[in-house]
Amino acid sequence: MCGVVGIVGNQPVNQALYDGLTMLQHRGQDAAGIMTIDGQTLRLRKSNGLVRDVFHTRHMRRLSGNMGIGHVRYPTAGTSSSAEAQPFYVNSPFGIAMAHNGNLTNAADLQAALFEKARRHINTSSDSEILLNIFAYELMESKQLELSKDEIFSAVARVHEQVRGAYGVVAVIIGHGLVAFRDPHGIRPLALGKRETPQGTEYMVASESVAIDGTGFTYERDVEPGEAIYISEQGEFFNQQCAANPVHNPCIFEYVYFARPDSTIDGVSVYASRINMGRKLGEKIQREYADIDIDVIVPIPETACDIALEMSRVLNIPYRQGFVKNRYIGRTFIMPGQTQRRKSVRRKLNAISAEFKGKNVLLVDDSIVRGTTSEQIIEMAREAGAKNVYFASAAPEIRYPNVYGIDMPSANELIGFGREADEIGAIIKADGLIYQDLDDLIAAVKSENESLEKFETSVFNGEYVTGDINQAYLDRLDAARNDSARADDDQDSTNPELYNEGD
Ligand SMILES: O=P(O)(O)OC[C@H]1O[C@H](OP(=O)(O)OP(=O)(O)O)[C@H](O)[C@@H]1O
Ligand SMILES: NC(=O)CC[C@H](N)C(=O)O
Ligand SMILES: [Mg+2]
Repeated sequence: MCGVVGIVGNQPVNQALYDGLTMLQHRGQDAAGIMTIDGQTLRLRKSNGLVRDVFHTRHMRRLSGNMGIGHVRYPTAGTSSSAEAQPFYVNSPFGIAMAHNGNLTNAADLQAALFEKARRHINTSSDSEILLNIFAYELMESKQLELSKDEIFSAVARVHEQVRGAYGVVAVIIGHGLVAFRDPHGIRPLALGKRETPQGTEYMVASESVAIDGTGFTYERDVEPGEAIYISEQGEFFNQQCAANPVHNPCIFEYVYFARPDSTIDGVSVYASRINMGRKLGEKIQREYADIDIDVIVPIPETACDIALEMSRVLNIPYRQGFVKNRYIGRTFIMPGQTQRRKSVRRKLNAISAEFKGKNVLLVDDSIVRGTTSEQIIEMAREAGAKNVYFASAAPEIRYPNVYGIDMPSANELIGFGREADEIGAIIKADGLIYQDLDDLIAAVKSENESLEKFETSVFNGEYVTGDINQAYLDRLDAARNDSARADDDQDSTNPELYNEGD
């Protein structure tokens, strides 16, 4: 899951873009980039690493201009090479830069078509570079020296017609302004904010509302599925629905794990939805597992803390922070390889023995994906002296790959693939394993915004909302992106970067 941010201001935007990216760091830890427009010049700095490591004072000074976009990356296509960090840039027409959160499901067909009809070369294996070139090709259709908002909107409409998958996008066009759009299913989030200044209104678009709050902008609303927004360099605001049949199917995993609790996505407070998940799961345990004797409820920091606290209230069992999180280790699930993920769990979390010794403990996590965290955490709880260790997950069994921007490409790497809860419990060596039901998870989110009719829930039930995913596609994805295929890829993925404000 990546994070994107875009600002059209009436003062330099480099610091606000940087600050916005730090608020979105939880969405991507692999690479970061900022591109600004200063008059007729595009300025770019992108590299692998966290936001604080990629941008030094000398880079920030060079990122001049009152309009720009930024990106934090968690790769779901291509390699981890810094050449695939974003934003991407293409010089024709006008000079366009783009940052993308999501994943295209027909990238190979689009790439072939681009070459065939436009002789456009794609230099990396990133689907986002393809998306940029499709947009650029469609803008090329306008033969005028200056683009009108209608031409921009009809280019986005043609992008929607060709592209399948999930995309939350921000782009800047030199001499024009900032364009933002969201896929016609609204799978990935995109929020809009503004800020009034004596010189006029400034606008910001970001993957999550938290980036808007944290930079002094005011959250206005979410970009609608299929909608495009265009803000000219002069600060004029335009919007239009560009999809023929938009529907709203936000990714439910944003609420379970990805988003920050202080964000609001599509009218749902992520925090409130997690509290509801805790309540539903607590009620399930009350109903179906009343015979289990639990002395203490312990969350797996960090995402599960709000969920476990509510379970403690429902079950009337003490909540204790039995694991201390090392704040200098990032999120383990979005690390690139299984070896790194495994090693990081023990470096990240350490048990406080007093909370475990001689007790029956219920450990709570938001989700179990590969089982990397749960298996090691249960072992640590036992080492710390726990009598019985039960485990509860606020998300149901994850059994199917994700194709929309979460890096779960291989069913075989998912501990829930082809297994029932008791088999999974045996692998992670839990004395009992309780999963949330999918209906309860959906209700936990939907009850915060009843107008959301359907969610993107494919990792739980194998139903892919874009309707273009079959077993052959999943097999190809698995072969290209499972952990061992990727390890080979990344070895020879170094590629000198183009147009980059380097070290
Ligand atoms: O079954 P797994 O493959 O281990 O994946 C699931 C775990 O990974 C995530 O935590 P992460 O450390 O990424 O971030 P957090 O601190 O936000 O909980 C998630 O919250 C689970 O704890
Ligand atoms: N997680 C994402 O949104 C990834 C965006 C894009 N597919 C990439 O791999 O760079
Ligand atoms: Mg976690």
